[in-house]
Formats: sequence, structure tokens, C-alpha cells
Amino acid sequence: MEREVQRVRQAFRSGRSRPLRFRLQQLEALRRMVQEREKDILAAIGADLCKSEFNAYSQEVITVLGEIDLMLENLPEWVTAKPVKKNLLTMLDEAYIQPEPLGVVLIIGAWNYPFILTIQPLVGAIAAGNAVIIKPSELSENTAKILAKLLPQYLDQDLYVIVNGGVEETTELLKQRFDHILYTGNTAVGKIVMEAAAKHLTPVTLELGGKSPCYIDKDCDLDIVCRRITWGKYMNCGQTCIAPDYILCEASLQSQIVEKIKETVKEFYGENIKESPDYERIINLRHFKRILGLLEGQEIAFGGETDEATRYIAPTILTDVDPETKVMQEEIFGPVLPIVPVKSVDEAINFINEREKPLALYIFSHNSKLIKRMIDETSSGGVTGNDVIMHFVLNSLPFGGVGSSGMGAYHGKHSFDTFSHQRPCLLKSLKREGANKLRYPPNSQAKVDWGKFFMLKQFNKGKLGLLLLAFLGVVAAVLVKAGYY
Ligand SMILES: NC(=O)C1=CN([C@@H]2O[C@H](COP(=O)(O)OP(=O)(O)OC[C@H]3O[C@@H](n4cnc5c(N)ncnc54)[C@H](O)[C@@H]3O)[C@@H](O)[C@H]2O)C=CC1
Ligand SMILES: CCCCCCCCCC(=O)O
Repeated sequence: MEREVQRVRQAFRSGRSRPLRFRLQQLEALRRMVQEREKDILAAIGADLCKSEFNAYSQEVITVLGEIDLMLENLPEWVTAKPVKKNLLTMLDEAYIQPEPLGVVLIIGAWNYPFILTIQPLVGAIAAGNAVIIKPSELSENTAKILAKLLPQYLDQDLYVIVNGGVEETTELLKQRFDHILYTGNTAVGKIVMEAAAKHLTPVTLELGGKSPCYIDKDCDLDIVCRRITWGKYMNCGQTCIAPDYILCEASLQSQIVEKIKETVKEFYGENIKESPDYERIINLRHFKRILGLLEGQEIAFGGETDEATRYIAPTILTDVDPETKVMQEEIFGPVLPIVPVKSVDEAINFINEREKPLALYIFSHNSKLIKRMIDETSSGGVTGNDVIMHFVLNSLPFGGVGSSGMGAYHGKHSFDTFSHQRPCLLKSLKREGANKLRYPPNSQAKVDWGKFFMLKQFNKGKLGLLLLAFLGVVAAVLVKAGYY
């Protein structure tokens, strides 16, 4: 592993990942890969998660293509140095921020959206001029294999390297020195990643999980609310990090919510959900059994059917859920939707604030003041009001967690920034030494007074002095303009 990382570092040091033209070429090559090998990619995702081609395309491929297009369009502007505001001391100098690549980036992906969660960060890392080691999840083995086959056919083979394997390989990788690590996965492993990164002072972006609450106010259109929640909760069989994990609402709304979700499930997946090409399966037996364990002792208001052989779990709703039970203690990551009754919005806000900061918060209400109030009085990685999931899709919004749901963010320009160092540059002239002498020893009250004038715009010599100084300023400006200084 050490040799592999060294090889990538050597390639980075060659400097060829830096020029804008090269970055654009690589992004175009990646886009060609996705377009030319679309069938293979969709088949691999399909085999991992029992997902239809339509769903694999619309949930994973579209967003990646959109991200590449955005980079291709905006990269020339983003890589350009940005001049910054100057002060009196630096008004004749050049001052700007130059984004520069960080170096060798490690991207560790998760299995639930195995394509987008590795390729979307890769797009950002290439755009920012880095070399990259990509470690897809071993649980989505078909996607991991197809990526290992395709990426070297389209991208520079020394700069962008894929390493497949499990915990052992990831552990070995994490011993190496990187310039940034972006990890997507569960919070416990997030701590392992951060600990390993700390040994090299490597910055991390941690895209973790958690329990994302969904508050439903009684002032709303329940038909629409339930349709949107049904889509976001049962998409990918509930294995979405920003799926609404549980519902908070007044007890009286529960039965209507159950009825409306039930109707929508029928509308979306038909009478026989098992036959629906739009309904996925649980990734493996371990997760299947874990989710079944969460149902123990619960009041199942809808669903609950399971089939171990195909790892099928029906869209399920639990009502009157006790917050102390297991299903409310860990992220569900499956098609089980608990409803926890609360008496008021205040109680909902307290409920959210008493727990770890979630990755997403969803609030449904006609009352925009209530939505804003909940945003102001809680914290979460992101928020969508009156819908679910959709803040992930808008790539002008940074995507990431806060507290135990993660740190740092990516998507669009935010990815470019995450994988860049914003390098402050001040370029002075070797002339104009007269003004510089004010900061050299020996120091004096007069120099301090000049320092106060330049840095704090304070002048303590009375009105006459100020007038004189203004006059000198005008003379200096004229001289500068005329090129005498
Ligand atoms: N914030 C976000 O964008 C997302 C967060 N997630 C979260 O990820 C979780 C599901 O993913 P996981 O089951 O964790 O995915 P996983 O089992 O695929 O693990 C993710 C990566 O961590 C590596 N890994 C696993 N155990 C390790 C260990 N002991 N040491 C070093 N590396 C290790 C794996 O090789 C894999 O590449 C959920 O909590 C979900 O909410 C999932 C998708 C998106
Ligand atoms: C238009 C639907 C796009 C859905 C993409 C969802 C990917 C979320 C990744 C995750 O949160 O685990």
C-alpha cells in the first residue's frame, strides 16, 4: 500500500494534475466513461442493490453528470486568483487568493449509493488539481469491480488510483499519509478515520449518518406531505443517509399519515411490492437482521412483511413509538418509519435538540414562520422544508453533516473548495522602502502613531495634522499615478 501511495504522490509531484487544461481533459474523460459505459455501471449498481436501470440512472448517474458539467463550465473561473480588498499599508501591492491543490486525496466510499458517493467526490478532487486514491465500499462489490476496471481505461493511471478491499485494506491505507481524506460511512468508523488522519495532521471531511427527524405540522396538505415522505423514505429501501428516519407529529395525525402513506405505497409500487422494479433490497443479511431487530416489541401499523432469502423488507410504519426503544436509539437505514407523537412544535424542537445533531431535518407546514423558527432553534447538517432529500440534489448548497453527523461539506463549488487550499498571496515591490521603515526597529511613539493611522485609521495630532496628512495623501496619490514613486 505504501508503494501505491508513493507512486500517486510521485505523479502529483510531477505537477501534471495542476494545469487547468489537464483537469478539464480528465473531467471530460470521466464524463465519457459514464456515458460510454453507462450500461455496465447501471448493471453493477443494479446487482448490488437490486435496483432498476431507471432508478440507478436517476438516483446516481444524473447527479454525477450534472456535477461534471458544472465543473467544466465553472472551473476556468474558480481556478483564477481572486484579488482581495487592500488596506492603506498594502494599497500599492498585489493581494489575492490563489486556490491550489492539496496533494494526494483519499476518498473512502459507502455502499448505499456506491457510484455517486465515490465519483462525486472524485470529480471535485480532480477539479481542484489533486491526485486521488479511491476506496469504494467492499459491500457493493459489483460497483467496486466495475470502477476498478473502467477508471484506469479513461483517467491518468498514476494520478487516480482505485484500491479495492475491505477493512484490512482500508486500515492499511489509513496508515499512509494523505493531504485530505473524505470518508462516507457510519459514525463509528468515522472516528477511526479521524484518529488515523490525526497522526499525520491530515484534514478530513466526514460524511456520516444519524437519525434525521421529519416534523409534520397539522397545518399542511397531508396528501402531498405523505407522497414526498414515502418517496424519500422507501427509495433505495430506506438505505439513504438523508432519508427521513422518523416522524414527529401530534398524535391525532398518526392514523391519517399511516393511511396516506399506505395509499401512496400502492400507487408507487403496486399491489405486490416484491414485484415492483422500483423497490430495492437490503444490502446483506447482517443489515437485514439488524433492521428486523429494530421491529421487536413495536406496534406495526403498516407493512412488516419480510423475506430473508431475498432480503426483502416491506415499507413499514410504526406508531406511538416510545423514544426509549431500540428503533429510536440508532439510525434505521431501512424501510421502517417510526412515528413519535409530540404535543407541540416546542416539544418537537426539544426532542431534536436533546439528541445528536442529525444529518438532515425535514419540516412540513404551510406556515413558513414555523419552518424558519424550527431552523433557527435546532441544528442539522442540512434542511429541506416541505420536501425530503432535495437539498442533496442542489449542488449550489454545501452537503455535509454537523456534530456527530459529520464535518466539512462537498458538492459543486463546495467540493472544489474542500479539495483546495485557499492560498493568500501578497506581492510587494522591492521599492518604496521609505514607508516600510516605519515598522523596522528602533520603534518610537511616532512610528506607533503612524501604525495607528495606517492600520486603525486613527490620527491623534488634531485637525491641522489631519488636514496636512490628507494633503500628503493626495500628493502621494498624484505622484504614484504619475509614476514617480
Ligand atoms: N453523509 C453522507 O453523505 C452519507 C452517510 N452515509 C452513512 O453511512 C452509513 C452506512 O455506511 P457503512 O455501512 O458505514 O458503509 P461501509 O460498510 O461501506 O463502510 C464505508 C467504508 O468504510 C470502510 N470501513 C469499514 N469498516 C472499517 C474499519 N473498521 N476501519 C477502516 N475502514 C472501514 C469500508 O471499507 C468502506 O469503504 C450510514 O450511517 C449512513 O448514514 C451513507 C451515505 C452517505
Ligand atoms: C433525485 C433523487 C436523487 C437521490 C440521490 C440520493 C443520494 C443520497 C446519498 C445518501 O444520502 O445516502
